[in-house]
Amino acid sequence: MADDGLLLNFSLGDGPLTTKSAITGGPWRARRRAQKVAAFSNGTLLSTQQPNSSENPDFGSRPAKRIRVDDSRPHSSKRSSSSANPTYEAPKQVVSSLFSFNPKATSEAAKEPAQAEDEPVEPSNAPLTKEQLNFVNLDISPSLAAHLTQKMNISAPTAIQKATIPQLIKEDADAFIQAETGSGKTLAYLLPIVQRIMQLSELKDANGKDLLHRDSGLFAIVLAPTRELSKQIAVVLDNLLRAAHWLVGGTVIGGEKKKSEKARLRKGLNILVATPGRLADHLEHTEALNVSNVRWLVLDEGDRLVELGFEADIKKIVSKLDFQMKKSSANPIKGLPEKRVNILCSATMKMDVQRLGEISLKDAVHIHASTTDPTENVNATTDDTKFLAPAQLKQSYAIVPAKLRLVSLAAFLKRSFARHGSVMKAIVFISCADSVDFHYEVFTRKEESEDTEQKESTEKPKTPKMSKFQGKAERKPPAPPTEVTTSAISPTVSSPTNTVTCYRLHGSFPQATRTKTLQAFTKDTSPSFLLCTDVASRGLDLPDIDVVIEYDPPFSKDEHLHRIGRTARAGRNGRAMIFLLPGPEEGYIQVLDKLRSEGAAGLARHTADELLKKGLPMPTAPDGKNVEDRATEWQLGIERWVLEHPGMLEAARRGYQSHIRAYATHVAAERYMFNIKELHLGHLAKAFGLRDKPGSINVPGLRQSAGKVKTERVRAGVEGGKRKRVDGAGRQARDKADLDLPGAVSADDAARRMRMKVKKMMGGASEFNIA
Ligand SMILES: Nc1ncnc2c1ncn2[C@@H]1O[C@H](COP(=O)(O)OP(=O)(O)OP(=O)(O)O)[C@@H](O)[C@H]1O
Repeated sequence: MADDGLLLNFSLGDGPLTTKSAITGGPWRARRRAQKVAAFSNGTLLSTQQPNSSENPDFGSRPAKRIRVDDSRPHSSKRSSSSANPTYEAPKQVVSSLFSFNPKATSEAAKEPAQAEDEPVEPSNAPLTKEQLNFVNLDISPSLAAHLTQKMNISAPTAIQKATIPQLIKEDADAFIQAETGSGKTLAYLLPIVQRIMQLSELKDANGKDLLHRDSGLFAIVLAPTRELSKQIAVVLDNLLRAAHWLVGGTVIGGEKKKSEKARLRKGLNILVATPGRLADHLEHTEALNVSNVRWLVLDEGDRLVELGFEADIKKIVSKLDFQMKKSSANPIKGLPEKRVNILCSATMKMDVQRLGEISLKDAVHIHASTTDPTENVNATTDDTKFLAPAQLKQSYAIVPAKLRLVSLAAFLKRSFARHGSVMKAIVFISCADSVDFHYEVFTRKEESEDTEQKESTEKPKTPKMSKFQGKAERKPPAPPTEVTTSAISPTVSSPTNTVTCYRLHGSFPQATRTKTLQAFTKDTSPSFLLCTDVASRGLDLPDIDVVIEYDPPFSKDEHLHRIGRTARAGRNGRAMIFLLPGPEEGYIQVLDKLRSEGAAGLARHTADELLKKGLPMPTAPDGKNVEDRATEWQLGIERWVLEHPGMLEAARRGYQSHIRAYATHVAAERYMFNIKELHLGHLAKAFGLRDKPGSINVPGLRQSAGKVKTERVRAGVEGGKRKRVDGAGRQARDKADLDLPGAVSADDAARRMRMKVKKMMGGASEFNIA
């Protein structure tokens, strides 16, 4: 319990607080310690030297507590100088020009002229036309096909559905399904399973009665790594099962009392969507869960299942299913496959996935969008089918010097949302939770000149459209400190004719907040953008995202493909833009180039100059100023605002530190492009509105200073020549930053804690019901 402000009314007298006693016995260390205790209590030590933790375990060994900032809007907080906050030393301020000493792009690729963005390109993940093929051609029953068209607005299959559905309907071989993001993998495996279970329903018993009911048995299990994904799959399944009302699907994914899950299992389910941890738990403790009839086991997002440490749970589940099936094999249900069909889905075919394949698949066929021979054996295949971006996705990169990053992002967003309807939804990926929080505050801050701006406008300002979500700052009084605000109108990005809402999402929020935020962003029909960490990069089917902005480059190229895969789904158009620093990061242009599909449009190039010219002028600047003046004016506004609000100053410093720490966790193979030694920390500080010298930025508590990042890197063996297992450790550190875990002692310890935390937060407790 916080005891701030609690006054105890004891009279202490005028003497010292401790009585001086002769310290005689014990070893010299103990005596020295006791002397220091006495001196410290009397205040003498404080004025001379701070006790050193290595010398004195009683003082300084406990790290300073991370100071929690009030989550209410910082611009509503009382204005005061940062020196009013005793936590901070007066910063050594550096007010450098935005446009001086910026490094220039060096690589030839970055100097090439920008290519046209709007060449028409054939989508690679689009449904075929009805004339080419329909679901009936793929052996889907006319009634199910009609349901798809009439109720789900899906009339023709995608390429991966075309390759998968006939295989899973006709054959009982295991399968490995590999296809790019947004290509319809969920329906590719659900449709044949539902179709085959529906066929069982045609069976009648001796009295001519339907043989199949909800309690006839559990026939299929789909495992997904997170609750969000499980719920998403369950929604698609429910929609499909409306065509067969006698079949029942359900979920066991945690987040509710086990008792209610048990009750649901007791009532009977025919298809179950589950997270591995929760299912393993029920298999052990819930008698009502009978898995002897399970004939389809799907592992969706295979690489993520392994990354999140579910391998052991999956092993347990597979052996339990094998055991139960053998036990009941004497009396199988007619029409069911004799053996269980295992299906593994993944966009990549990394070692992780192969290991999962070894646990779950036997002689599986490898199905991918270009499969012409569905009998191709996954164990024998040499085809290294690549994980590529959808062809129709228009990709670009912007080479932006560190100092200009923040103002360039603001300009790009402003430009993107300039006209109502040009862009309706965007996602901005940021490397860590603290940085998301800082940028959220920047983009939702009320700009000083907003009033003038509105008065000057000749157009009638549009009344801000409020979403139903609770977080709109203008609508409600400031939220109490415990209530996290995750959405607000963005005055920075809005224009008098187009009101834009900013959302934020990361793993440090309580699950209920994450759920509400994602739901609100999904349902918001007005222009909006989401600032988030990679928590939103996998599998989530957020409808109609127009633009994905990778403000911080991804930690691995696979993550990049998952991030940009949130747009350009199922044949729709989409754009993706990544910010890169001049210098080694330009090497990423080649990576982007290699990840483009055949036939994709060229990579478009932007520069900071161009982004600023197009995104500015800020309507606030008086005429006669050039773009540099306007950018500088905006940047100085941010810097002043940061300085004047202690809460903001802390948010900026925290964001900056966490950003650097996260930067050190790029996968080892890509670290030659994202080398922390090449970062200009002073320039980077400006992108966080900071005027402090990098060395003096040190938020007490959890987050570390830049210097410590280096130490951590050395410890992790990242420094030249001494590369150890940094991939995993790095990723764990980053996830740790995202999940806001306390500082880890060792990589192993971090890994263990991260797995526990991730399971708790994602596998067990999260629920993004975006239906
Ligand atoms: N045949 C189809 N016609 C039109 N839309 C489709 C079709 N199949 C799937 N979709 C839609 O495409 C979107 C993406 O589908 P899905 O989420 O299954 O993709 P995915 O391949 O699993 O993507 P990711 O790898 O990112 O998880 C969904 O909105 C889904 O409704």
